[in-house]
Amino acid sequence: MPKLAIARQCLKEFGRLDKPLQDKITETLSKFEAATHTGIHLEKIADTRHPLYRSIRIDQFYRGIVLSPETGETYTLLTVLPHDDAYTWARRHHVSVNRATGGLEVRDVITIDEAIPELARGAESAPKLLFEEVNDADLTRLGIDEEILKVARTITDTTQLDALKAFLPETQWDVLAGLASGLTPEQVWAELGARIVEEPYDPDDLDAAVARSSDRIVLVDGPDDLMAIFAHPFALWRVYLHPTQRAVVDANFRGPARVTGGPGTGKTVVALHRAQRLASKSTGPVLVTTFTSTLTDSLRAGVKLLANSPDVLERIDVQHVDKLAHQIFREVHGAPTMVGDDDEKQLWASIVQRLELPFTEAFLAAEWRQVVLAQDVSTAADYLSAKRIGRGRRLGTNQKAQVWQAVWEFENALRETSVWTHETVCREATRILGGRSDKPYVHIIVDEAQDLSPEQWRLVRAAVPEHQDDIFIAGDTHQRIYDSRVSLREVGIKVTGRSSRLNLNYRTTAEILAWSMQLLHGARIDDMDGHLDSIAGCRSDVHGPPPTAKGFTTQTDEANYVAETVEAWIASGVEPGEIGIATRAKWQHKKIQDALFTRGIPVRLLAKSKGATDSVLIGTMHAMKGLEFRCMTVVSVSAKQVPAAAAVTPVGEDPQSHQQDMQRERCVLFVACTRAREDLLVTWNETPSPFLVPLI
Ligand SMILES: Nc1ncnc2c1ncn2[C@@H]1O[C@H](COP(=O)(O)OP(=O)(O)OP(=O)(O)O)[C@@H](O)[C@H]1O
Repeated sequence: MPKLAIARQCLKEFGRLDKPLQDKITETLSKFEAATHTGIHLEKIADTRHPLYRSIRIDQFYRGIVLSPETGETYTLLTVLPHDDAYTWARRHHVSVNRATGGLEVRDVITIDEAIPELARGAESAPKLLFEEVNDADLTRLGIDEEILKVARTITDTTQLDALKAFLPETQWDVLAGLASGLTPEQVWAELGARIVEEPYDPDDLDAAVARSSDRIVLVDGPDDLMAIFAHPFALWRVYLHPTQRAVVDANFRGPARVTGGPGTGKTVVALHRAQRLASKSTGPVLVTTFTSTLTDSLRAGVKLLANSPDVLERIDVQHVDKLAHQIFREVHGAPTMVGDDDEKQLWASIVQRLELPFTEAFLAAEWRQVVLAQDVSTAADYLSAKRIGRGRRLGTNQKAQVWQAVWEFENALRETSVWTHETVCREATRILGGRSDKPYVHIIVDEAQDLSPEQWRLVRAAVPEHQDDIFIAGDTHQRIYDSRVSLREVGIKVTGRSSRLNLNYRTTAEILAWSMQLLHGARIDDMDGHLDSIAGCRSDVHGPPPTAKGFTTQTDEANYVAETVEAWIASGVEPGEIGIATRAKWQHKKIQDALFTRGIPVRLLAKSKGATDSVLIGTMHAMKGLEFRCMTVVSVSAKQVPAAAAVTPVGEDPQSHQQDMQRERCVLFVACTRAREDLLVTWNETPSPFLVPLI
C-alpha cells in the first residue's frame, strides 16, 4: 500500500497558505493512497533535477512535488507551490543522502553553483575564513560532502552562512552553524548523536534515507493522521524532533532521569512526548505535573495536542503538584482549612512576642520553610544537626534551641486549630502515600523542575514506585524564579548518569538569546545534583533584530513609547495576542494599559486572559513562565523596581540570602526576556536596573 510522508519544510509552507487552499491540499492528499494506486494524479516531470520527482495536482494553480520511491512504497511530499514555481523548484533542487546520518537532504543546486565563485572571490581578500580552524577530515566526518566543502571553504562570516541557510542541505547547514557558534567538531558530533549511522548503507538508496529522516520527514499513518498533522501545521514539535530530543524521548532509564538546557530548547516538548510514549506503552496512569496553574494549563493543552488515542489521553493526568497533594489529603481527612498569609504572619509574630525571641517573624518563617520543611526535620536533635546551607545568619546552639521552640509552637498551633499551609498539606499527603503500597501513578513527568520545593519533590517520590522510567524531570535552574533550592539526591531522587542536555533554542533569535544570557553573566547556579550548571552552549540558529534597551525620564514617556512600539508591531502584521508585556510588579500595569487603551489597542491581564488571543497580554515577569510571544516588552526595568526591594533580604540582615535573592531576581528578568521569539524591547524610567547596566 503506498504511504505518504511529509517533509518539514513542506508543512511550514502549508501553514502559511490560505485556508481554502489548505483544505484542497488536505483533500487531495487524503485520497493519496487511492490516487497513487490508480496512477492518475502523479505526473512525471520533464527537465527535472531528479528522475524520481513527480508532480501532484492540488488545483488549477497549485502543484506538489513528490519524491516517488525507487522500490519501496513511501512517497515524500517535498513542497507545495504555485504551478510554475513548483516546476522551477524541481529543476533547481537535488535530493541526496547525508554521509553522517544517512538521512535525506535537499539542496538548491543552482544557487549553490552560482554562489561558490562569488564567495571564493570574496574569500581571497578576506583576513580570515569562518571554518579555517576546522580541517577537511573533521568536516567530512560530520557529513559535509564535496560540494558543501567547497562552499564552507569560502565562507568568511556568519552573515554569509545565514544567507545560505535556505539553499544548503539542512543537516549540513546545522553542522556548519554549530561549528560557527563555537562548538568543537566533537560537540557537533555529539549533537548529531543518535542520527549517526554506524553500519554501512547505500548512499543511493533514497527510500532507506527517508526512513532514517524522522527529524525532518514524518510518515503519515492514514488519512486521520494526515488530518491531525495538517490541523496544526505550526506545531512542528508534534511531528519532528531534533535527534537529541528524540533520543531522550525514546530512552529507557533504569530510574529517575532528567533533561536540562537553556530557555526554549524544547524541554517541555520532550517532557510531553515522553508522557505520550510512556502512556502508550504502559497500562497505568501517568502524571504530568508542575508548580503553577498557567503552566499546568499549557501542559494540558500540549498533552491533548499530542495524544494519539483517547485511551492514551485518558491515562495522562495533568495536575498542579499542590492539587495532587490536596487530593490525596482530602481522600483521608476531607478538605483542609488553610491558613492565610496574614494569619500565618500574625501567628509567627505572636510567638516571637510571647517567647521574647531575638528573631523577626520573616526570619522564622524562612527558617521553617528552608530548613525544617526542606529537610523534613521533626525533632530538636535533627534540627540541631540540620544543614543550613543558604541561610546566611549563623546560629549558636542556644539560638537554635530558641528557633526550634518557636517552630514547635507554630506547628502545634496549626495542629490544635486544625489549619494547614500548602507545605503541611504536602507533607501529610506524602506521609499518607508512604503508607500505601498501591501508588497512584506508574510514571511521573515533572516540568519546570527548578521551582518545585523539597516537600513537593518528596510527594512526587512517594506517588510512584521505584522502577524503570519512574520519574522524568525537565528543568533549567537558570530559570528558577522562586526560592526553592533542592538537592534531588536528598529528596530520594538520583539522576546521576541519567541526565541529558539540550542546546538548540527553537524559540528565540540568536540576538535576543545572546543579549539575555548576558544578564546572567557570572552567576553561579547549581544543577540540583551537587554541581554547578551552565547554559553556555545554548544557541539559536534563527536571526533577527537585536533587542532594544531604552531609558526614559518619566513613567509616562516610557508608557507612551511602549504603546507606540506595540502599535507599530500591530501595524506591521503582528497579531495583538502575539505581543506580551511583562513588569516586575502588578501595580506597574496600569500606566501601560492606559497608554494602550488611548491608542485603541486591546489589552488584557494575563491572569484573566483564559487563552484569549485577540488582545495584547500584560502580566508579571513571574506569570510569563511557560509562555512565549512573537514580540515582547519588558517594562519598568528601573533601579527602583528590579530587583524588587521587598523581595530581597537586606545585605546587613543576611548577606547570603541577599546574594541568593539578587540571583533569583536576575533569573526572573532573564525568564521574561527569553519569552520573546522575534522582537524584544526592554525599557526603564529614571535609572536603569543594575542588571541592565553592563548591557547598555
Ligand atoms: N523539535 C522541534 N521542532 C520545532 N519546534 C520546536 C521543537 N522543539 C521545541 N520547539 C519549539 O520551541 C519552543 C520552546 O519549546 P519548549 O517550551 O519545549 O522549550 P523549553 O526548553 O521548555 O523552554 P523554557 O525552559 O524556556 O520554558 C516552543 O515554541 C516549541 O514549540
